[in-house]
Amino acid sequence: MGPANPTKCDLLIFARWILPVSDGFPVLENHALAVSDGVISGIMPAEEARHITADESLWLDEQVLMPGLINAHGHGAMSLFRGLADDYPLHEWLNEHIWPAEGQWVNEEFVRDGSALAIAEMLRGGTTCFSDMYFFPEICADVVRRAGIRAQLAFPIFDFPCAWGSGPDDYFRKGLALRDTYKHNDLISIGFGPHAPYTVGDTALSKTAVFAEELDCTIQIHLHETAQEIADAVKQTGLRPIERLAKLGLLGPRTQCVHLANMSDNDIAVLAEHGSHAVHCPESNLKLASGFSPVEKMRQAGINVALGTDGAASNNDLDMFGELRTAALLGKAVSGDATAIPDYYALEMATINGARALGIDHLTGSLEVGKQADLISIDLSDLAQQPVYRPTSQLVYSNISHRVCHSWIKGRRMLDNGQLTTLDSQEIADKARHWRSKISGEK
Ligand SMILES: CSC[C@H]1O[C@@H](n2cnc3c(O)ncnc32)[C@H](O)[C@@H]1O
Ligand SMILES: [Zn+2]
Repeated sequence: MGPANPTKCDLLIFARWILPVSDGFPVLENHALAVSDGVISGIMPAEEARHITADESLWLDEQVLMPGLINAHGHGAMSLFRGLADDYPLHEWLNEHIWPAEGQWVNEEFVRDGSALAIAEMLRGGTTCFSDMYFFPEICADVVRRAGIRAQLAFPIFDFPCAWGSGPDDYFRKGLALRDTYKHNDLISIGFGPHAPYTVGDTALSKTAVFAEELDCTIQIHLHETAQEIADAVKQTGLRPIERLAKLGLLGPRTQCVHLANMSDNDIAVLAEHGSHAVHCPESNLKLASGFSPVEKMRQAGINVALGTDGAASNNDLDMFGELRTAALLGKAVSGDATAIPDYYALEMATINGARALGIDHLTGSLEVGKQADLISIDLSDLAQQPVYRPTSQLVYSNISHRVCHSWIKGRRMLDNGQLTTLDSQEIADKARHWRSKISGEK
């Protein structure tokens, strides 16, 4: 027997469909969800909910209520570089375009304005939690805190100086201080963000593994993104990057491996053996022609696969519904199997699997009594969504992100009929235009 229904609550939402994204992937019709003190306090048939006294009640007649989406990998502030350098392969894109631009433009103000732009776009598309890996993570944390969104911030680690600091010792010092600042905040977590095996040496990687274990922190790293990354590593070290990370103790259940677009069967076995998480970024992998991640094979091997957009400079949007649609379609093409990545699994990748990867599945990722109320509602009443046989089909295979209506994070309303409640869209867009003028050299 489940927990008893509450007699009172702060918020009671009646919906035509509720997708809890819990075991067995039930689709509940004409149910209600109660929220008390930011936590889900009941999910019950609408009839039973009529006896509950609520401070606020909401009827979502042709809407789906589901967990907020989790964008498990991105570089928020890079939204200010959206469209700056298109149609290049990864290493040319980074070395000849993005890193020079970052060297010239990235500072605290850039990260503040770019992170706000990213967060506004993500909230409007139904994302309630995201992971960020970028310079000045303390500035991003401040924007996150003001916006009220949930986030994991993986502070950057390179072997060389960058806009944020002078080298690994400086990054560890600043990153660990940031972790200390937010250690009691249940919306913000700080993790380690060693950029990639080709930019971080053995010493800093081993140190990351030791600190992360000691402090019970997550690690996020770009890994096996291109064939060139692997060929160069084998030439230099005799090991594939995954083997090198395993040897250095960096692979484990706290580690999130981003991209994995070039994986042998043995790489998959190593990742599964260590219980590390995969973060699939299909649109970035397609745009940079990095490779095709074997998502269905990884799933069959028992690897938890989450989903991310990567930065808007290689995507070029932060639309998680679009991303999960691409993941579902591409997964079928890559495996040559139309049954691969079924709709429910695409939705799991974008919700509960993201929460597992970020180590916050006790707080969010599914609608369960006792979890924090991170919710979104999507309107399926438009003619482009008719008829609705199974709402999961519309959510995954129709172009739905602009139909996100409402969202709540820890019970706080973030989106009200498509309008942001904590951020000023006009001001954010004006600042983005201002950066465009500066970066493109307009007077
Ligand atoms: C550690 S700060 C983030 C750093 O990563 C760069 N970046 C953005 N996208 C990718 C990608 O797909 N692979 C590797 N590195 C990427 C970004 O420009 C920052 O310099
Ligand atoms: Zn990335």
